[in-house]
Amino acid sequence: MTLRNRTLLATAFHAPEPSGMEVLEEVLISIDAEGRISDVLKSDAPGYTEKRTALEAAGVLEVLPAGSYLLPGLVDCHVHAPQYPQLGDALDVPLEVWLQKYTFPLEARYADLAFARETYGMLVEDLLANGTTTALYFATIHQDATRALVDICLEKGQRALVGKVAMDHPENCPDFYRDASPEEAIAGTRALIDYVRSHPQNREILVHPVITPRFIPACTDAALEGLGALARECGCHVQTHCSESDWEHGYVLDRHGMTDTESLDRFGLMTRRTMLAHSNLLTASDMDRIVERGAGVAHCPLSNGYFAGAVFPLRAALEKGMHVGMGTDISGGPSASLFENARAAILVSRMFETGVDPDRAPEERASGAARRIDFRQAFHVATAGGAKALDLPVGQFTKGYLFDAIVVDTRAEKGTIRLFDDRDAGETILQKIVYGASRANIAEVYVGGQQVR
Ligand SMILES: O=c1[nH]c(=O)c2nc[nH]c2[nH]1
Repeated sequence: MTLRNRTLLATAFHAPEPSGMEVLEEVLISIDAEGRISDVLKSDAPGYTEKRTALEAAGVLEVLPAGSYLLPGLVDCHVHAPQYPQLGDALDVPLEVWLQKYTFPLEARYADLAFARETYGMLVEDLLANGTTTALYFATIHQDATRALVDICLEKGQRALVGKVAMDHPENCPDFYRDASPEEAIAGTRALIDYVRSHPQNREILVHPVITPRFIPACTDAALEGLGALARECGCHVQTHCSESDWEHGYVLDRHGMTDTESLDRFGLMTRRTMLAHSNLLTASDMDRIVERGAGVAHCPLSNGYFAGAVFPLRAALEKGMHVGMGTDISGGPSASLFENARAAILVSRMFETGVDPDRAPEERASGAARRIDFRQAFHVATAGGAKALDLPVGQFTKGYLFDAIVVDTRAEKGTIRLFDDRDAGETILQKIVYGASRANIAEVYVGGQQVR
């Protein structure tokens, strides 16, 4: 089913700005032949009734059923695709142990292309089923398996940004899973960029290549320098981990004598198209630098609970005008659902504000600052915020944007939302969706106006 060259009548929600949530009651959204939104006509706009009647008469109006609502597709700004087999496992050790003991051995298995195809196929299907229409993926160091992930996203119709992981540091990466040299890390990245950009099935540019230094500890300075030069040359997206835990943050301070943000910047890796995962331990000047460069942060609240030992100051970041998206961080985070991460983002922000230690008096326990966000900001970050951070025209129902959307069926029998007609309307419905939606509620998924589920 396609919505290209058609108009949809729906009650929709979107949040183009952190404080700008909108309910679009019975809105008419027209989609052009390329999958872009060509018109958004609100029900109180002049000409609305005439247009609706004419479209109905011409038989080109698609109408969402009662109890179903239209939301922008979710944008996952941080996914480790190869870690899907370990989702919900192995979270009882700190990051540095988790990487060496569980994660690098698992990622090394993607030398096996058949294994890669099977797990990547399952992951992309599951993310689409959870409403994720755009995903920013770390793959592995392997060329063939990473290409397979690109092919699978194109086949299944998911908007994706895919990076071959660069990791060449002999002290911090095991012999069995490492780029053999900085030259190999850079050449492999360049080869993946060429593959994505010349892919015959990628004419609509559904998939973008990403320069992906895993994180500073895993990369030599030569690799970071070469990847920075490549970013300048090709204008691609960049993704990496930034100031994510005390161990990682301390390691970079020791090795480079500066923070991750400062170090990435001097290598040319802090661009308008850079996505920094986690970023929990930023200084005030790191935050200013990220905003100045126009880079983005992928907030991963579930994963941070296991590895960070600190809470990303989301509200402060949004108030500074930083671009922030939401990330599941599969499998540092144990859920493939961005709705679950949105709920975690709200919860941790509340705990950050109030403090958590019951042995302290409330006034000693509290952080003393406004830290909380609510469902509106969480919804923004999981949709338009992530899209803006990635510099992609998706995440909102605005003329000129690509129509990436999900239909949430609040009446799904096996779903986890219950609405009551005599009390639930407008914003309350969105609040119940953010707090309650699960895979069973996601009835349809569209990318570029094409139904992909
Ligand atoms: O959550 C994380 N997952 C990873 O795979 C990783 N690698 C470096 N740092 C990381 N953090």
